[in-house]
Amino acid sequence: MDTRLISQKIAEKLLEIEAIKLSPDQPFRWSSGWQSPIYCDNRVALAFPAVRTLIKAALAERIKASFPNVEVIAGVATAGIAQGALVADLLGLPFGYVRPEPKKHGMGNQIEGPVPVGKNVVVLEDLISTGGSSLKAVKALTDSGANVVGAIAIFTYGFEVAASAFDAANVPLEVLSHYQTLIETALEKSYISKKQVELLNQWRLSPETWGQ
Ligand SMILES: O=P(O)(O)OC[C@H]1O[C@H](OP(=O)(O)OP(=O)(O)O)[C@H](O)[C@@H]1O
Ligand SMILES: O=C(O)c1cc(=O)[nH]c(=O)[nH]1
Repeated sequence: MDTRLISQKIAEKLLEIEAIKLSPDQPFRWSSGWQSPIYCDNRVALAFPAVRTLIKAALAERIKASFPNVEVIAGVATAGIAQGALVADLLGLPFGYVRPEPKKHGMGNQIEGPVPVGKNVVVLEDLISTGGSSLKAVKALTDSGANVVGAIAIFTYGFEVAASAFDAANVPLEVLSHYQTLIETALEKSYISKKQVELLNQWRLSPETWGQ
């Protein structure tokens, strides 16, 4: 399936399983601290075997095409753990995951699983907003001696700040579905109204200050 069709198909499925939430009156607080009228909860996909399989297969196919020298999949905790493990299993590759910070007890690990020193690693994340979480995982891996060849996510909001951050870190990013496709699909299939699209357009003009 070509990348545009995949983007549409995944947007359609995320809408169908109600992974996309709109709440302009009580905005969501994102990991970055930004307030947002929209939330994309890819974690919900795990509860739907057909959607989970579609995402897993699309991620695996894109990884093979874009990062053919991959040796290890590293999921970004927590939402990237289950998806990453499913993909690694399909590709027959080792899997580990990266916490936002080292664990405060036990082994004190930030990277769980054997540290992939000298290995070609693809970082797998469920979603990119600012890209901060993924790039933190990239840094932890790189600092530990891994060779991060790229990152992949199910969905991106397509913010310039994320694109610049991945460029600056010299990490190629692949994403299956995009905010723009999601909004077009949602409007076309009447999940959202034109008025809601206007509100979302307003939000996108300045997402870092919206709602303050
Ligand atoms: O691109 P960013 O601005 O970093 O935002 C995206 C991150 O935010 C969410 O995780 P969250 O921090 O909510 O944690 P979770 O995965 O443990 O649910 C999401 O799963 C990404 O990891
Ligand atoms: O940036 C975030 O924290 C975030 C946004 C979003 O839409 N979904 C999510 O899981 N996290």
